[in-house]
Amino acid sequence: MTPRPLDPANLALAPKALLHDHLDGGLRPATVLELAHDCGYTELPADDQVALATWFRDAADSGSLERYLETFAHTVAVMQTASALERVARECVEDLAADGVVYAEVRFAPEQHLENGLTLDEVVESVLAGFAKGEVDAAGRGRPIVVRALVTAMRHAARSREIAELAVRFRGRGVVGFDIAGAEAGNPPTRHLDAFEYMRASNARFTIHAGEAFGLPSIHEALAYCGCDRLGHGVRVIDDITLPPGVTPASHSFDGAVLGDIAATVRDKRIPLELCPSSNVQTGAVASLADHPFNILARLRFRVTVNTDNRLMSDTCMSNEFKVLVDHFGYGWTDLERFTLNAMKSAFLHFDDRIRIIDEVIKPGYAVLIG
Ligand SMILES: O=c1[nH]cnc2c1ncn2[C@@H]1O[C@H](CO)[C@@H](O)[C@H]1O
Ligand SMILES: [Zn+2]
Repeated sequence: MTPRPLDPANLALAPKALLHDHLDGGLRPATVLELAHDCGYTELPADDQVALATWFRDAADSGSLERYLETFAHTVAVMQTASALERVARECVEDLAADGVVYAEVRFAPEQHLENGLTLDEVVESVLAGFAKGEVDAAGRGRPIVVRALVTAMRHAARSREIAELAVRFRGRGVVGFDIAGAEAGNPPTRHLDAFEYMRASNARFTIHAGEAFGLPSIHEALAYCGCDRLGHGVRVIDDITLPPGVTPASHSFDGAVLGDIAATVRDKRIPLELCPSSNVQTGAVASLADHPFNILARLRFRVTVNTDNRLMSDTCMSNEFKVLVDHFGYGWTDLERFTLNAMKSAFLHFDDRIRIIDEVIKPGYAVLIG
């Protein structure tokens, strides 16, 4: 029994579950160019695929969430029609499936796609139609995938209650939850308490971008006041952990670490952390991949999950995020399987659907790789 090598081909084969991926952060560069041409958008910063891909990555590599978010103006600009939204959604599913993702929750903010007169409902319907087509195509290619939507409200705006209602209205038709995103500083989660209370009262699930550009207070509000089911990033929870002397972010044991009340609550309640290593470096949430607290949190048995956030801006994919973690922290297949099971257990799908994917797809897939 020998494990398969941890090379890019096998990493792409490994079944992966993705909880945090933005639709408007994952377009193919060629599609951005074609859609811009079709809709007459002339502000793109480059006019060929390679230069455009490089521009997105470099511009997003800003060290600031606010500047990172400015790059979305170009993708959102070309996603203003039903056909553009459907195409982007279909291609997203194809790209994830080709990378071995077997379950994904992909999020987008409907309020950002109304410039040409679409309604909020039409935006969601278009994206769901694209996901459904993508699922059929992927299955036809022998790469079955289940994709569900999370509907996001922008945290600087004032439509979150309306967007939460939209999420609930589409429950059972492909939307499994709600989120808030955008610039974190100055827009704390409690600004949107009304939306979160509505979600809870509707027995509906939500995650909150918190603890990315802003630290512990944001995580505390998301958990204690808003009652989120998961934390989008949540990476700054590390600020509430006192590490034992002599360890590095790549150490194998953090025995003796002392958790403050917020970190302890996150761990005790098994709150899933949607960690996005490459994105966190680009926005300055962490200094470098080697310094990423992923390994500390994983070894301290937080419920860590691996995510892409924005595949276009980070020039990444799930197998690349796995590779980055393998390279820096020496993980093997059983670690990658554990992170995948963490994600699948934390999905907003119903329990029986989660168990089916775990038993029929994830466990058998890793059994082959582990050897
Ligand atoms: O890492 C992130 N943190 C906060 N907001 C983000 C991040 N990535 C994307 N968005 C924001 O979410 C919107 C809907 O998908 C995007 O347009 C972008 O503004
Ligand atoms: Zn995000």
